[in-house]
Amino acid sequence: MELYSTKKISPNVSIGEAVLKGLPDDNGLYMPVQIPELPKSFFDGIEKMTFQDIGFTVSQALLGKSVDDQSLRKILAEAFDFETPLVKIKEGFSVLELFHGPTAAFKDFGARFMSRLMRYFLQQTNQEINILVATSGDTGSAVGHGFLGVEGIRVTILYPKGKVSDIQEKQLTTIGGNVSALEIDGTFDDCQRLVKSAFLDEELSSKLNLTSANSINIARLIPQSFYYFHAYAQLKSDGKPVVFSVPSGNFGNLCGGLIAKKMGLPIAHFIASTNVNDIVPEYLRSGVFHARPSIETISNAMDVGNPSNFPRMLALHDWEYDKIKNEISAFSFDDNETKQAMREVFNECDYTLCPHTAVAYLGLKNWLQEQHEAFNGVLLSTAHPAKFIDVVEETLKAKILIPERLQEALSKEKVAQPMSGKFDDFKSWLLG
Ligand SMILES: N[C@@H](CCOP(=O)(O)O)C(=O)O
Repeated sequence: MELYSTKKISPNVSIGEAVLKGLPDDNGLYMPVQIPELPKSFFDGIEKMTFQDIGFTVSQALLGKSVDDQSLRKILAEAFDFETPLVKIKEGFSVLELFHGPTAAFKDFGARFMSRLMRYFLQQTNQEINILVATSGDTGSAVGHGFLGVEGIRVTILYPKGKVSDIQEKQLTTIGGNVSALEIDGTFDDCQRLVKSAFLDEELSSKLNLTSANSINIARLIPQSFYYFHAYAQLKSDGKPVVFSVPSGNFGNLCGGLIAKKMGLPIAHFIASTNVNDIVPEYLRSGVFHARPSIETISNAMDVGNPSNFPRMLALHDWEYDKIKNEISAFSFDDNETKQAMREVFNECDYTLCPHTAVAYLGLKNWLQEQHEAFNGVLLSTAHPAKFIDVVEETLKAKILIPERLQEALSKEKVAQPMSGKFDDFKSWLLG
């Protein structure tokens, strides 16, 4: 697998280099030079395949010979040791529950695969690396857990003070070991800016061997394509075209689906569903991409004002606006609409959505209303509702159970270093 930079200035690299480096020096994003199409025989038998078998075929096609088959099978078996159920809640609406991993969010798919792939490539180089990860709620703990105890790797999580849920904060500040948390006085965009500035700082890069575990690292996107195949496999016999509604913030999740489609998965359409941080819906309406400061919402993991993966969305559509518009519809919703959707699904379907999945539900519902044929709609359910227990219980006027793995974090003491949003402070801390 050879990768190019979306800015097209830095040289092409191998997958091992791209994973360990995270970002090219020209500040673009790594993308595969070629995305292979999978053979028809794979799709003919896909409904009989396990999640891990699907993951093996997809990642083997993408990674080529850079990882041997035995190691790849081991990476997949260790990373995906939990269920990914597809639950039909009503006609045309199924929820793909991506929250059964250790940190109860879809980020476990990317983080657990990435940590093992990085370890595989690191063993061949004898390097030590420092991972910087910005989080608006879910990525931080998934990456922290994915890399906990991995020799030669230090992880620093940056999260915005007061802008993640209580459970999310406990999860990402209680990991310990080789994982530290910085509580940044600012927004998620500030956290992301600090991380990106660190990569561009020559002194830091030369002294610390920095890399990223956000979805700007291509290793996160490969596994985020597997579950699109897995959902399709379960719906295939039904015969109706499949559409995915993706709760979106940094747009890494949607890019995983776009890669799956390029590999031949017959996805009829994508719905990008956002909260009021509607940078991409606005782009699809106007053709203008205008990053702006993020606004706080109840679907906080999607409070992103400058979606990092936007250049990848362009690259996957040959930088043509019309091609993107044909493939993706986008909708945005405010908190009141989101709460209303949570109540609607709870009362009608006896199913509890987290605020992010509720945004996806609204996106699908709106899009289906404009169609004249029947579709199988899949909502990617990105997090367990208990991660947002206060807003969920208050909205539904009902009690929800907190899974044991989340309760465990709640019983621990928060350890986080408070920090301003100034780059100089962050740099001194890293160097110190
Ligand atoms: N939604 C994320 C923000 C970071 O996104 P990523 O997918 O680029 O890592 C979060 O929950 O932290």
